Amino acid sequence: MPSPSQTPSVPAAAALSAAPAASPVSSPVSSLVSSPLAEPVVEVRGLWTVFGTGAKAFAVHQDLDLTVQRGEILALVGGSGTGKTVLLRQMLGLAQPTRGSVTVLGRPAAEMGREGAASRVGMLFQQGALFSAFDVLGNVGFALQELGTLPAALVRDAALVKLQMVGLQPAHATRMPADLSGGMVKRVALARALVMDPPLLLLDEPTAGLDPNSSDEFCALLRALHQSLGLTVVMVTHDLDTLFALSTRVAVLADKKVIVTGAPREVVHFAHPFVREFFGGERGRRALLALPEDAPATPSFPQEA
Ligand SMILES: Nc1ncnc2c1ncn2[C@@H]1O[C@H](COP(=O)(O)OP(=O)(O)OP(=O)(O)O)[C@@H](O)[C@H]1O
Repeated sequence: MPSPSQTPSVPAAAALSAAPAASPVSSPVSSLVSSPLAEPVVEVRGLWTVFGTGAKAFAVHQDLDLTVQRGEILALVGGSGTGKTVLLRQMLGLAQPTRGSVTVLGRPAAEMGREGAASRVGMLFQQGALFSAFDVLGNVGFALQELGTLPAALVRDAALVKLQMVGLQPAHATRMPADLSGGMVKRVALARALVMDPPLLLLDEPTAGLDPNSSDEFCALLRALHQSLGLTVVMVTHDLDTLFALSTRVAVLADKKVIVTGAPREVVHFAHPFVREFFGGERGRRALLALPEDAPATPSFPQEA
């Protein structure tokens, strides 16, 4: 039984059939889009995602638009079941849009194939999702190993470089996932996501399950890698400290679409019940106070049809 937030205002199948046959390429929501330097890495246009069939069909996304520009750290926030993880999976090419398009670096994400995906998009899954039967090095080098074109020694060296990049020692290489702390699992999973040097990194709840110190350390690592590797990052998070520590822009998912995007300190003032609830508590106010004064402050709202 879907929760109220998943229940479409009209039956999903009927709504979908009433949608324009060719998804219109409406103006992206991004506030950076007018800049001549802006370069879209992810473009989501007229996205519909419908699960189930017949009377049980329900829409998670209805005509959703989103643009992520090169170099951004975009935080995707929304209530439970609003389709944030599904959207990340669509950017990774693991899930297909029902209608509309999700393109990454100009190509439909669903057509990237496994190797193409790994070299274009790295994904840090919520619980790390390490292969329990492989040691740390086996996990980090997995995508390179799968290519089947590189000598084992080269795969090993590349994996060791990535381990060092995330602050782990060569001595950790032979440990099994079950013997790692939560913070180390995240670091290994991050090294694995970056092993093919993808320009786009997707993070699903990157600091979930970490204690405050480990969470701060992991945020600092992500910030440093974002800068040194020139990454574009899309991050789903419920954690306000992580959101304010990392994001350069926030996109809010509600009512089955992106209702607002903009700088964190501006989006918090957007008039919508979810935004009020999410940012309005004591933690939200505290995290906001910790924001540097020069944090960007230009919100952008979806354009009227
Ligand atoms: N393969 C699938 N088949 C059917 N329903 C699915 C499938 N994948 C996701 N859903 C449904 O789509 C909705 C959105 O799921 P999703 O995991 O993206 O939500 P979310 O916004 O990430 O939620 P949370 O914040 O709780 O993690 C949920 O109702 C989920 O049950």
